[in-house]
Amino acid sequence: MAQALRKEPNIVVTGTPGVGKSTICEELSRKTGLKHLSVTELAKKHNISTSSEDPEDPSTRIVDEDRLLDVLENDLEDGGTVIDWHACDLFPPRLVDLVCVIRCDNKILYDRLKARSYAEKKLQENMDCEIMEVLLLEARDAYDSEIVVELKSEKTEDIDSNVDRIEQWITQWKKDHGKEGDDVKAQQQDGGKKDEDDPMFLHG
Ligand SMILES: Nc1ncnc2c1ncn2[C@@H]1O[C@H](COP(=O)(O)OP(=O)(O)O)[C@@H](O)[C@H]1O
Repeated sequence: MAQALRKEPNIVVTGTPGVGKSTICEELSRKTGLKHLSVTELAKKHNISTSSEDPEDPSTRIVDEDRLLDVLENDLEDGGTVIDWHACDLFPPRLVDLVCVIRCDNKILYDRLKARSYAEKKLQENMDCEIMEVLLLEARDAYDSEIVVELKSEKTEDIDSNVDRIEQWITQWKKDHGKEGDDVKAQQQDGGKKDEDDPMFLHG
C-alpha cells in the first residue's frame, strides 16, 4: 500500500515535444502547489545528460535514466509532484498515480516545432512520434489503463480546461487517500469500482 502513504499524488505529464506539457505543468503547479519537476531542468541541474551522438542533431540531450531516478526517487516517495517529460515508462508504477498524455493536432504541432527552429530531421521525427501515438502507447503499456488519460492541448482555452480537470481529479484523489488509505481499502472491498463522477473517468 505504498500509494496510500502519499498525502498528495504524483502526476506524470507526457507527450511529444511541443504538445504543451510544460505549459500545463506550470499552470497546474501554480494553481495546486504541486512541485513541477521538469526532467529537462533536472538533467541540467544534476548534469545527468549528454549530447546526442547524431552529428546532425547535437542539441538533443540524452538523459541517464538510472541517475534521473536516483535524483527523483525521494520526491516521488513523498508525493505531490508533476513530472514533465517526453517519456514516461521509466517512472515506477507504484509511484505514479495519474499519467496525462498531452496530444495536439499535427498541423498545430508542426507550427509550434517550426517556431522552435527545430532542424527538419528532428521536426519530422517528432511529428512521426505524435502521428504514431508513441507516448500514448508507451503510457498504456507501462501503466494501468485506468490511470492513463489523453488530453488535447491545441487552443488557449484547453490549458485551463485541462488544468481544471486535473485539479478536480486531485481533489478526488485526496478524498480517497485522506485517511491513510482507509478509503482506498473501502474502494478495494467495493471491487475497485470506478466512480462515474470521477473527472478522469473515460466514458465509452
Ligand atoms: N493549449 C495551447 N494553446 C496554444 N498554445 C499552446 C498551448 N499549449 C502550449 N502552447 C504553446 O506551444 C508551445 C509549446 O508548449 P510547451 O508547453 O513548451 O510544450 P512541451 O513542454 O510539450 O514541449 C509554447 O509556445 C506554448 O506557449
